[in-house]
Amino acid sequence: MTDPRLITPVSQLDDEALEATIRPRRFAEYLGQQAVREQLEIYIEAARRRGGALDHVLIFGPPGLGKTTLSHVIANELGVSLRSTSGPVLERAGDLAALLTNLQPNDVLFVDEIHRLSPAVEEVLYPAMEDFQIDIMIGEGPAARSIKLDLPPFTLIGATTRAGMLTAPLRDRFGIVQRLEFYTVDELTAIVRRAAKILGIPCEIDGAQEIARRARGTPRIANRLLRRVRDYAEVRAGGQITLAAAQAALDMLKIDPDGLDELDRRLLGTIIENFDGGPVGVESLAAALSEDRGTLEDVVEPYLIQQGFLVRTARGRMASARAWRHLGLAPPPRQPQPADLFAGDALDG
Ligand SMILES: Nc1ncnc2c1ncn2[C@@H]1O[C@H](COP(=O)(O)OP(=O)(O)OP(=O)(O)O)[C@@H](O)[C@H]1O
Ligand SMILES: [Mg+2]
Repeated sequence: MTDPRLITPVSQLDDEALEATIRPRRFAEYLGQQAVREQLEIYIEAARRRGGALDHVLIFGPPGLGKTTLSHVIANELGVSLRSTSGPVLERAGDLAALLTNLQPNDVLFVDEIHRLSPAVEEVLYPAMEDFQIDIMIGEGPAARSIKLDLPPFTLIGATTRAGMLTAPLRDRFGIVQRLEFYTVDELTAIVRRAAKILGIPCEIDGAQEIARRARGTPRIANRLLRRVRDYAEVRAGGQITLAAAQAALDMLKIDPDGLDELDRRLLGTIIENFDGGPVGVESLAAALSEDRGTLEDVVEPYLIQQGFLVRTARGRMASARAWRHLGLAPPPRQPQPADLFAGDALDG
């Protein structure tokens, strides 16, 4: 997925270069996600004591919240190697078989975008996950025969932005399912300060907080904004990221105090102006915005929903009273109730 917006949570080229230096490697550096961390620390410790493989783990949540990072942390804490692949890359069953047969006991196989596995590859995965065995076909035509291969015990870690798109048999084979949540401002402040320290960027607490407030609850965005604010501070503010420098830089980038950018505002404005505040179906909304439906659902909407700007009802999307006020408009008298918030939600929200 490519997305030119500055505050997209989707990974961009210049993120990747830096992620290598600032990506947390151990739980001690993995900030926030307290509940997820606590549970996993127990499961990991138990697996270590038993000397066995950790149960298979499914991690889901919007882009940029730390799924890939968490997978590496788990492998590091287990003291095992991690092999990495992804749903779209594994085209043939043989590709997966080659990876599986090369694992060392208790290793982690990380499958990103696991909702995009082909059915043929998924078939191979079921017995591999359940019994640590695979059936592979040798030869072709009438001479073809299938042989069973034993695999070392291993941990599959699957990551997805769309848990709702996993097939039921696949989902059922994960013993541990963790959902990552958007980060709080305090957590993101700590993440920004840590990254600033590693990158040698002088950053005051107030400045870090301002970046955190406008980072859509997402560490990847926080780290990206930190770099853009640093550029601004170097040229305009003597190199120090102060509150004033952060505010000025982020205003210049058209990211408002709630962390919304032009697409967010356009989306809310379209629901209000073209559809009387909603409800409007996602297809109509995508068409009105000339945006891809998947991008709206995966990338734009989750934060707007979490922040209460957007309400997803069984009949479509509605702008909340907060959205009207955000755009400087008076909300109409009847507004969706918070109870509507989760109506019609799939597992992945
Ligand atoms: N808990 C955390 N503490 C500190 N930094 C974090 C944390 N989670 C993520 N990050 C930072 O955010 C960046 C993005 O995280 P990551 O690549 O793991 O997200 P992701 O959920 O895998 O995204 P995608 O859905 O695009 O694959 C990381 O490089 C890391 O620097
Ligand atoms: Mg990832």
